[in-house]
Amino acid sequence: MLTEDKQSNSYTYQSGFGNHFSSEALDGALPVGQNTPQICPYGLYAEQLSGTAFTVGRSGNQRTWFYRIRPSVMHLPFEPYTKNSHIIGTFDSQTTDPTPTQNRWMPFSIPEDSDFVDGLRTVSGAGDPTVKNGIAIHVYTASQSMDRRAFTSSDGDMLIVPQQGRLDITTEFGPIMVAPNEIAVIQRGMRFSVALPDGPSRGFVLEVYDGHFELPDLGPIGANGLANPRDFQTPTAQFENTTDGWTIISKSQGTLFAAKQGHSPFDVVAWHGNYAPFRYNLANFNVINSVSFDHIDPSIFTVLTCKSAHPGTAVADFVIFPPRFEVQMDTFRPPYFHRNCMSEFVGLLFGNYEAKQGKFLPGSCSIHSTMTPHGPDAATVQSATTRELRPGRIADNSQTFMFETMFQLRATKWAAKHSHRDSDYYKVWQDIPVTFDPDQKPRTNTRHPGNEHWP
Ligand SMILES: O=C(O)Cc1cc(O)ccc1O
Ligand SMILES: [Fe+2]
Repeated sequence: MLTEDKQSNSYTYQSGFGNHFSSEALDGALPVGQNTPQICPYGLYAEQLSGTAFTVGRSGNQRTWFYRIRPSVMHLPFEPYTKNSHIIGTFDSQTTDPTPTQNRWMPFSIPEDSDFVDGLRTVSGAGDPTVKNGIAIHVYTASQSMDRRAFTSSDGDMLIVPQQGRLDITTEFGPIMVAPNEIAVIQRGMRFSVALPDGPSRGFVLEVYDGHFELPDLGPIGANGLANPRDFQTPTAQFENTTDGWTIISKSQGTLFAAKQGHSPFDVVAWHGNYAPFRYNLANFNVINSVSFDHIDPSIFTVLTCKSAHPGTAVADFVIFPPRFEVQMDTFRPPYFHRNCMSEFVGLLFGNYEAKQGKFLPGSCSIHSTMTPHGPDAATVQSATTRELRPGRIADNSQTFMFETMFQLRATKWAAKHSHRDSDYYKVWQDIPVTFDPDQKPRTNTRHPGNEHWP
């Protein structure tokens, strides 16, 4: 008989992306050679968590077997949870204010009395989780640890990007710690509880209603580079055997529900499988870029992608703009002006973003929805067109991220009406000078000195 036991978390991880992991907090807790013996070791219960349909082909099939003290089904019925009305699931004219204008926000303030669940606010998204089509983008603003409360989303996988404060996340698979410049992915249906050792914390969450995050293909880059699989870390089993009162808060079909139960949901003594949460340190990203000329599309900075059914077109890409050398000659080096058939949600974690010189502070975010024109602000254009180009560092002590999606992003009504929305954002482009001069002599191509006949 196991005794009542609540441990404090100790953090150990298994390395690799998408592996078939196995982990035991007690020796021999995993059944040998089968998943569902008549009686499991230590009198545990076997419970499967399926992240893909049973019938998905072997290469894409994801599931985990838990060996737990009580099956998850031992809870009272779910009731509506009304303490947070700012989580949006379906993005329609009732819930959002669509606009083709550029949108950005100063950092959202952090209330004093909220934990991760009550401080979650949906900023943007598209689609509907009931038909598994779309994404949601949330900001969490929390100052309290979750107290015997666990959260789970039946609507999608959550990629968590801390911007301020470390998160100590207890999951059914074991504890995961993430700080700014690290990310965690917690997939559909997994239960987790967030403690805040640093106090007030803020960050962004990308929730995908279909598919799972995977590493992008590397093509001609070869077998190595970008985010390397060995740098992803999945927790190891750690359990609590308690009979205290817990609340499970479930986001299901875009709506919050709460259910009480008389035990900790983190009572998994052992598990094995390939449907498991993970963390990744963005400092491990191996940056690949042009070493000759021109600004390369930011897809070279893709950390993780969630593919759609259209080859090469993502439900969502998680992209970063990491510290690196910039060496491209005769090149307008900042992000170029453009209009994109994909939508872009950009957030600054710390430092400065290379496309904006003013007012885009750590914690700020922007939405440039499908085909919305955007690019470097006037001050950035001025310096990029006049500076002498030498090899140098860029984005040192900075980290910017982008959620890029095939969906047309729209701001929620909460975000659109928020006092931190920068209604003057459009002004950052109004002073871009017109330098057109039809009488100007075409410049010699400095990349091909002596070859003036070259284009
Ligand atoms: O618009 C943005 O800020 C993101 C971005 C960066 C870049 O280097 C090229 C294209 C792009 O959309
Ligand atoms: Fe862009």
